[in-house]
Amino acid sequence: MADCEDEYFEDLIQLGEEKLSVNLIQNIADKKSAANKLEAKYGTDLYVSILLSLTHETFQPEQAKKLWQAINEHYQQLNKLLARDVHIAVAAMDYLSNINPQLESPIIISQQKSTFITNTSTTDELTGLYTREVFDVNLAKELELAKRTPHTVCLLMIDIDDFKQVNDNHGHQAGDQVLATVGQLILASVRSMDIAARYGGEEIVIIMPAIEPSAANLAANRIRANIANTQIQGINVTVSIGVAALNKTITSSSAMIKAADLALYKAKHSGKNCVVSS
Ligand SMILES: Nc1nc2c(ncn2[C@@H]2O[C@H](COP(=O)(O)OP(=O)(O)OP(=O)(O)O)[C@@H](O)[C@H]2O)c(=O)[nH]1
Repeated sequence: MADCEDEYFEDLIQLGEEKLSVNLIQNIADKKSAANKLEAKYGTDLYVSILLSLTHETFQPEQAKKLWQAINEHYQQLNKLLARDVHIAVAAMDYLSNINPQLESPIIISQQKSTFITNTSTTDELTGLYTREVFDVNLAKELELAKRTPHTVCLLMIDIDDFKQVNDNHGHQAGDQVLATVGQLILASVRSMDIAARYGGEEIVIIMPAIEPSAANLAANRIRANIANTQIQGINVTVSIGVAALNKTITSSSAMIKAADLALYKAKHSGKNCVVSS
């Protein structure tokens, strides 16, 4: 995933200054120059957004700035103390729950803590994509955040076409290599705020926050074309993609997944190697 500074700005603009991905917050904590530029552009609203995204609580701008600075110091201390990279969400959880209690029920952070603290299981070994557990936590979180902003959130469900034939004709190892490369192609095609995860078997899901359905459809087609245009192990691989968006009738994680799954089913029945939006 690209992590250049320009993209931080792009992310923030697309996010309407209100919600930020955990990845972006981690980058802001790690890169002082990016943090300074963002503060110059957005002022203390930046810290309100960070705190809102991490805790689902709205703090006053000055208080948010002070808390963010304290969380950062705590983050540095924890990194030193434990001699490893602690996630910023974990440091925030510890600081706001134990050091300077500000949260009555830090549900969101505690979910992120459990995901990030068990670091070994956040990514799938074969594909490098996030695990199903990370997907579940983040879909619920992004839906809740999106309901508080004018933006929607989209879900892509991707399935490799005729994958059984790949295994049957070229062997399971070649099948694994195809899966791994498809995962890497997808990771290279998404924004840093997007969450791409292995949903199970040869099914991959992508949460796209702060994106209109038409743009998600374009992004899905770009991913589909990238894969169709890349020979993997001498094999022509294609994928079918179903796209769903949060809207007035689709409001829960399960409804999003169901809608994306149905769109994927339609894509499979429309001849595969295509994108269908719900
Ligand atoms: N090599 C490999 N194969 C896997 C893995 N996970 C699932 N599969 C295989 O993926 C295949 C999925 O087959 P099906 O569900 O019949 O679907 P398909 O052949 O892709 O057909 P369509 O979905 O209709 O395009 C099965 O043969 C599984 O064994 C994996 O981690 N590695």
